[in-house]
Amino acid sequence: MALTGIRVIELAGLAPAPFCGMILADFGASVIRVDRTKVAMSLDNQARGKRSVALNLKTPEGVAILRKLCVRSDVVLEPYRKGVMEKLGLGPEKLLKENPHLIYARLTGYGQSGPYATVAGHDINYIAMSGLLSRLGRHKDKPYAPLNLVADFAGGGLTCAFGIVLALLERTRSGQGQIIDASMVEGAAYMGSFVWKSRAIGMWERGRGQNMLDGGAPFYDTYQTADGKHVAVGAIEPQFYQQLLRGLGLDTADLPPQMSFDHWPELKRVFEGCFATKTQAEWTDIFDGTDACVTPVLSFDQVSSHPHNKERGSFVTDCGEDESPRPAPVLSRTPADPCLARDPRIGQHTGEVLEEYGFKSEDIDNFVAAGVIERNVPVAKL
Ligand SMILES: C[C@H](CCC[C@@H](C)[C@H]1CC[C@H]2[C@@H]3[C@H](O)C[C@@H]4C[C@H](O)CC[C@]4(C)[C@H]3C[C@H](O)[C@]12C)C(=O)SCCNC(=O)CCNC(=O)[C@H](O)C(C)(C)COP(=O)(O)OP(=O)(O)OC[C@H]1O[C@@H](n2cnc3c(N)ncnc32)[C@H](O)[C@@H]1OP(=O)(O)O
Repeated sequence: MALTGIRVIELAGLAPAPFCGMILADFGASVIRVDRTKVAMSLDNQARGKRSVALNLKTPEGVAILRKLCVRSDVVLEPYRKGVMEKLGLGPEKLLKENPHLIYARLTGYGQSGPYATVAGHDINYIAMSGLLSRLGRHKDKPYAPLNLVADFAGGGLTCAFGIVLALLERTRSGQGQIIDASMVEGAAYMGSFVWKSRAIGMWERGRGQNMLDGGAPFYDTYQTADGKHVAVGAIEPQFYQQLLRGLGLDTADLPPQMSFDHWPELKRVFEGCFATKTQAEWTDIFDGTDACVTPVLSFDQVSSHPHNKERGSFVTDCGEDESPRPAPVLSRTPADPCLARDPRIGQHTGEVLEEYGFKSEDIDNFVAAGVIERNVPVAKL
C-alpha cells in the first residue's frame, strides 16, 4: 500500500482526527491511537486498522513514553485545543528537536493563532466562520449545516491527511519534518474555493437557496416520488436538460426557458407534479441509461446493493457485518486494503506497541502497576 512503513501516532480526538488517522491506516500506515486511561469506551468509530495504546499523559512517565514513541515515528497527529500539547511538555519544538524528521500535524478548529485559537467549537461553528454556512440552506429558511461533513471531515480530517502526505513527500527531498497547522475553518473555506471564485460570474448573486446549485433551480434539486421516496436531478447542461424533459414527458415549447430565474418557482411546481406520479423505481427505469442526470436518492440500506456500487465493490463489510465505504480513491498498483477486523479496544495493544518501540517487559509491568498505562488484552472465547 502507498503508506506502508509510515508510523503514525494519533492522539485520540472526537471526529476529524480519527478520520484522518483512518485514511492513513486504510492506505497502509501503521497508526497507533493514544487513548486516555480509565476510559470505559472509545468514542472513535473510525478506528479501522488502528492499534490502541492507553497512556496517562498527566504523569511524567506517560509523557516520557509518548516522547519515545514520537522519536521513532514519522507523524504525530494531535486534535487538542491550542496549548494543550505544550502544557504537557509535548509541543512541536520539543518533539522536532528530538526527531527532526517528525511531521507534527495539529488539527484544530481555528488554527494555532488568532483570537479564537483557544476557544471550543464544533463543525457548525467552523463552517459558520468559513462563510460557507451563510450559503447553505433553503430559500426563506435559516442557514442549515449539512451534517458535520464540511469542516470536520472534508476541511478537517481529509485536508489534514493531505497535508501529512505532502509533508511526507517533501521530506523525501529535504529529509526534514515540519509542523502542519490544519484549521478546519480554513480547510472548509478552501474546499469552498469554487463558490468564492464563481461569485465573479454571478453564480451566487441571488439570496440563499435561489441560485443554480443551492436548491434554487428546478433542474438541480430533489423531488418526492409517488412512494414517498426521492430522486435527485442534476440536469444543468441544455442537452441533458432536454433529456430530463423527455423522460418527464414534457414539451420544451410548453415551458419557460431553462435559465429564466423568474420562472424557476413555477417550473419547480411542474416538475414536482410530474415526479409525484410515479414511484422511485419507475423513474429509475425511465432515466437509467440516459444522460438526464436523474438518480434515485438511495438510503444507506440500499446503497451497497445498487448494481453500480455493487459491481465496483464500493462498500466493504467488516467481521462484525457492519458496512462502510471502501477507501477512495482507488490506486491501480497500490490500492488501499482496509482492515476488516474489529476495532481495537482501548489499550488492546499497549504491551505489544511498547515492546515494538523498545520498552522492556518489566518496565511495561511497572508502568501498568503505577497506572501510567493500561493493557486490555481481549480474552479468547473458547
Ligand atoms: C460535531 C463534531 C463532534 C461529534 C462527536 C460525536 C460523534 C461524539 C460527541 C459526544 C459523543 C457521545 C458522548 O461522549 C456520550 C457517549 C459516550 C460513550 O462512551 C459513547 C457514546 C456517547 C453517546 C458518545 C457518542 C459519540 O462519540 C459522540 C456523540 C465535531 O465538530 S468534532 C470537532 C471538535 N473540534 C476539534 O476537534 C477542534 C480541536 N479541539 C478542540 O478545540 C478541543 O479539543 C475540543 C473539541 C473543544 C474539546 O475541548 P476539551 O476542553 O474537552 O479538550 P482540550 O482542551 O482539547 O484538552 C484535552 C485535555 O485532555 C487531556 N488529555 C488528552 N489525552 C490525554 C491522555 N492520554 N491522558 C491524560 N490526559 C489527556 C489533555 O491534557 C487536556 O487536558 P487539560 O484540559 O487539563 O489541558
